[in-house]
Amino acid sequence: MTAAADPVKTMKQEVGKAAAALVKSGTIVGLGTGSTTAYAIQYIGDRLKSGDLKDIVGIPTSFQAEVLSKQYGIPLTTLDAIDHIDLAIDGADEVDPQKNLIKGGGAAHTREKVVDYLAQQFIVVVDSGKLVDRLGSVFAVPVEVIPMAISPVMRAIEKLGGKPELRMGVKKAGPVITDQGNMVVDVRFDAIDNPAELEKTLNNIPGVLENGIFVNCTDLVLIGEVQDGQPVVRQM
Ligand SMILES: O=C[C@H](O)[C@H](O)[C@H](O)COP(=O)(O)O
Repeated sequence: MTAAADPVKTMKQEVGKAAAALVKSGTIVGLGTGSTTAYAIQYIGDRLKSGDLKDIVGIPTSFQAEVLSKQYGIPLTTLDAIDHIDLAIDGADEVDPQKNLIKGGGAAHTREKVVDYLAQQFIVVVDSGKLVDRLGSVFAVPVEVIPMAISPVMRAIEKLGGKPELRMGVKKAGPVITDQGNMVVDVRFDAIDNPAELEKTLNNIPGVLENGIFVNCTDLVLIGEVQDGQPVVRQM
């Protein structure tokens, strides 16, 4: 396959396929959210259909992941019915050199954090455009907030030096509503020097459910790149 037509799509497909190839029969798999993980879900479904993979059960991280998994024939369960997750596959909006992440571009970071942190192995799938030297360079930090606390949370974030913006729907009037019925505030910071500290500070604001900074949880990053016109997947 060449990467000529749509290089970003091709890179996403290739990393999705590479991640799906790492799933072993008889395991419990966390299924992430977003356009990159969607390819991993599709290829896991293909492997099940061909008989190459057997006896897996998925834990979806969002309504999107649940719908796609059903579409591709992946049996699902819930966290109440299992006591561990072998492997989770998920996308990211930014990845720094320490494999820390910003996630939540699809407003799914709360459930993703639960599932991804529980997994014995957490694999991140991204195209090379997601790599940054420092978190927050390109992407704002998504913060899920319960609706009645939106105003005080935004004020508290401003006091921390952040620039909060309520995420608005596309093809829907009003704010984005998460799978939990909450809202998302996207916060720009001039510089995120200590992601671990900022993750905790944001989560300590009353009314915040979870933010999209993921620290010290990634085992492997699969990066889709185009080299000499050909898509390749490298590991970090
Ligand atoms: O809330 C969404 C998730 O964190 C996604 O995994 C993240 O936004 C990356 O999505 P995509 O692969 O579509 O860029």
